[in-house]
Amino acid sequence: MEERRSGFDVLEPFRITQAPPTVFYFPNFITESEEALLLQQVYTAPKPKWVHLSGRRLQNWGGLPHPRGMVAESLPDWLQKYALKISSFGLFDGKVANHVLVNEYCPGEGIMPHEDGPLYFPTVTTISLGSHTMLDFYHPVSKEQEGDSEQVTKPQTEEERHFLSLLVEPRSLLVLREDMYEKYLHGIKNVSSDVISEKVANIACCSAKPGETLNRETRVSLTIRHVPKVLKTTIILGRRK
Ligand SMILES: O=C(O)CCC(=O)C(=O)O
Ligand SMILES: [Fe+2]
Repeated sequence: MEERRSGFDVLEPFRITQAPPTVFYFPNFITESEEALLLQQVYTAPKPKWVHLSGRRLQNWGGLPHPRGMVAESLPDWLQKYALKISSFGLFDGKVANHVLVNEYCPGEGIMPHEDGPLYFPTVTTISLGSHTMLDFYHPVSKEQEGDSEQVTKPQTEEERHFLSLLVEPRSLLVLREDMYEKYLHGIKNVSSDVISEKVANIACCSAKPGETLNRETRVSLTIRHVPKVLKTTIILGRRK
């Protein structure tokens, strides 16, 4: 009997085996016209939707993740379409993604190395629009190095902890799970061009070539995730005793 192709089978050809578990990199996941439509939707969102941070601005869709639970808001159709498509790959344990963060980076902007934390199901999926970027991965600061007493080894610099990069081209889908989500930190340097070094683990799947220098344009990323803890949205009227 023929088995239905489902779940990760769709993503299997896009697994990056040169990186720790797990990275899927799917070039041209969307077409140029889908990219243009998505950019148009991002830029026609109401102005107050943008949150300005140092080094980037962002839009939050689906609700604000909170340790006690997210007050979920339904995603607009233009995002729900991709939330459904990506969730159909089985990435969120059968659930449908309910949260999208839109980040905009101008050339020279980035995001400090960080972890995405426990409020999300430990998988992040990212569609990139408008420009490539270079996503860098770092070993966490080891425990012995955190304290300031009896330090025998010199603390590692950020550059020493940087062990791998992924070139993320426009229209691609990037999926990070397991150690690549939970163990390592990720960040984007605030530079306006990137050199394709030997640290770029997915270069074989990219249109850029090793040694090339790529100038950044404005990039918009859609990070599509599942927030498992959602509050019931019953509105309780009346005063609390
Ligand atoms: O823009 C990206 O691809 C990364 C964004 C990110 O790391 C985040 O929003 O947590
Ligand atoms: Fe992140």
